[in-house]
Amino acid sequence: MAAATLARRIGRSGVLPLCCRLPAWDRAARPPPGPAQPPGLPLAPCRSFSNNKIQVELDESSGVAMMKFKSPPVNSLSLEFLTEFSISLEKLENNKACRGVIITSALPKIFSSGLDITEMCGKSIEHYTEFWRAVQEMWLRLYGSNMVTVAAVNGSSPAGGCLVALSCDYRIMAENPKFSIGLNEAQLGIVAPFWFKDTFVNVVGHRIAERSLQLGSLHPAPEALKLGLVDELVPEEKLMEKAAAVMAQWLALPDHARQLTKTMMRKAVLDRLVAHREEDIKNFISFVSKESIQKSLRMYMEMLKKRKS
Ligand SMILES: CCCCCCCCCCC/C=C/C(=O)SCCNC(=O)CCNC(=O)[C@H](O)C(C)(C)COP(=O)(O)OP(=O)(O)OC[C@H]1O[C@@H](n2cnc3c(N)ncnc32)[C@H](O)[C@@H]1OP(=O)(O)O
Repeated sequence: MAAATLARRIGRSGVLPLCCRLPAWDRAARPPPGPAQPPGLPLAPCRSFSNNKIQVELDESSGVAMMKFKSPPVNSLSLEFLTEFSISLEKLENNKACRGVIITSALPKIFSSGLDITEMCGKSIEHYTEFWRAVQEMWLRLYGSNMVTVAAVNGSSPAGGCLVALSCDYRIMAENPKFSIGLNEAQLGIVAPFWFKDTFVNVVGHRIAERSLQLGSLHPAPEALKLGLVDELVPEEKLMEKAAAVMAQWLALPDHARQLTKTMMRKAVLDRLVAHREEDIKNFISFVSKESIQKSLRMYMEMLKKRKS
């Protein structure tokens, strides 16, 4: 689907209507590009594209796309960012030449600061609905992607930023102990929804997830490795090289076998949100509309600003 058409269908709702396409985790495995492809079949025109928030470059010879978050100061996941993120994933997913994507940040020291807190403060019910649907959509696309997804975590990655990394197939983090990662929602006085929790449990197991979620822990990179929250640490200057090597290793397998295995591992968790999407939106709205929650979020934002001065 052309980007303009997709953007029109998303409209202001930030939602990619599920009726527009089969979810990635239900699609048949794609044949690998190259010799198996009928000669003369044009590849989707998607070599490189970028928007205000995200830059994507696809190397058609390897089938690997590089997606860089570039939304200063901290790559917070605003409604606009999430919409652009979903559009970018959709474009790659629909491009037969693309088999894998490496996700990283173009900003120094920050992968993503998580959901944009200002989107959850003092807004209308309509806005909360639109925002939360966009968060769901992003996760459904990323966690359910048929592509190989590798997170090259080159900076701190709290909460929603951690969810992005957790939703990938493999996480490599820069070995800087000043960079931390985790679902720290409890520290903000808020609660990670069930599908954040499920994604976390699927990566680190129940006990580690429970302790980390209750404490709202942000784990420095070396600790994140010990917990299995990331798969590898490498010196920052080697991060992209390593990500490319890991990607090549994963792409060496036949797509159909890997994709069906991924679907088998993730389907139950994806289906759970799909079955309860509207209820999840209602829960989000009633939760963030509470005066006590609004107060906690405002205090947290003030704390961030004070820490700076
Ligand atoms: C019954 C159950 C029902 C459940 C229903 C659901 C309930 C709700 C679920 C919501 C889930 C939420 C997920 C989230 O992702 S919340 C966001 C969590 N993020 C954080 O805690 C990170 C906060 N930020 C930081 O720690 C630091 O900014 C960071 C380490 C990322 C960078 O530090 P640095 O020193 O480099 O930069 P600054 O702190 O000076 O920040 C620069 C400016 O950016 C603003 N900022 C930072 N993070 C955010 C953010 N996440 N959203 C919006 N704005 C952010 C910061 O305030 C600075 O702004 P100013 O320059 O204007 O001061």
